[in-house]
Amino acid sequence: MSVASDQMEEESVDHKQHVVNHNLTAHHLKQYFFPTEHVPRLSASDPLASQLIAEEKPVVLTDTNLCDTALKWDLDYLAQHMGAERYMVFLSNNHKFKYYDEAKIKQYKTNFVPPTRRVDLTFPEFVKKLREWKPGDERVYLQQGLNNTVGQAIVMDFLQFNWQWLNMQQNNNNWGPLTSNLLLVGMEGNVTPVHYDEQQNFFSQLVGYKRCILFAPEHYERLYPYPVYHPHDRQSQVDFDDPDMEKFPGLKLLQGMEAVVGPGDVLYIPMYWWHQIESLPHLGNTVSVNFWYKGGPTEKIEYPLKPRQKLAIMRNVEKMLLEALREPAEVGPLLRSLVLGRYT
Ligand SMILES: O=C(O)C(=O)[C@H]1CC[C@@H](C(=O)O)C1
Ligand SMILES: [Zn+2]
Repeated sequence: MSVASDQMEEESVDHKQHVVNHNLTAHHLKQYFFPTEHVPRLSASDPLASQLIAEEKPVVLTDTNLCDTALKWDLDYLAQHMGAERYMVFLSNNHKFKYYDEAKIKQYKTNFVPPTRRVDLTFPEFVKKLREWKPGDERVYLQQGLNNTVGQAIVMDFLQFNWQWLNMQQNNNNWGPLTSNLLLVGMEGNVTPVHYDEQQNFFSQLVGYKRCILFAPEHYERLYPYPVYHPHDRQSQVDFDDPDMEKFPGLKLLQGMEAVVGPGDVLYIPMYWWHQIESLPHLGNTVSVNFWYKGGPTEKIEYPLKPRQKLAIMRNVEKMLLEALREPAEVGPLLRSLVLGRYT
């Protein structure tokens, strides 16, 4: 290798090392229009970590050993062991992979153009598509719930996850059952735009580096989610790459938290917290597995209500009104009549 390319190699390693120091300095990461603070990075044995989880606040846990047996889940290993099954792969003409609920497209009268398309590929087919990608091609993102179709080696790795720690978290925080583990294999540069989920989430980073930007549920009025009946329910209407400040004036007040997670890191994404997840450019493809848990039962309702409880109430009001009015176009006008000049 020539001196120059040695130098390049050196720099690229330095660059990677620099970013992977979880150094969020602006010149490495795209600057957005909102300020952010760091999500705390703590040892799982730190009492503050347990406190943050109990308070439903984000935290990056650096030493859970949650998925140590999956740190080797690179493309070749997965292609070899994920069996011959076909897996869900999303294709996008840009770097965004905005989620949409297929079930809601039918009832949503207006013509909805999905921003991505879904194909089912075997893992080797997915890897081939990813490795042959060139600018102008559709980007790919494999997003598949881990199920019993995976190969034996993957099952063995999965069974050796730190379930003792997970079960302790689930019990200590009175969460509901584990509902699914989504395997995420993405290209560098892929972005999952800002949205919230109605489940608690331990997001385990296995390969590569992801920038995770989070906003508390109380930023609801600044992130303008789609109507509940919309296929993009739970997603923000705001395009972070081109924010419309006139249409969404609340954006001026938006402030978030962020963390770069790397192999072995586990980010706790509390239920109802907004999050945008970016596979960092130039740092290679990424592999993550998430652990989605149903929220626990609400024993005693305490006042004042938490922001996430008010969010749940707003969602129920939208659903009830749509049920009663039948016509989505009538929900807004009725709410306006109810509020304008009376509650404002
Ligand atoms: O785990 C979650 O809650 C998600 O939103 C996942 C869906 C896409 C994934 C990503 O890493 O881009 C994150
Ligand atoms: Zn999510």
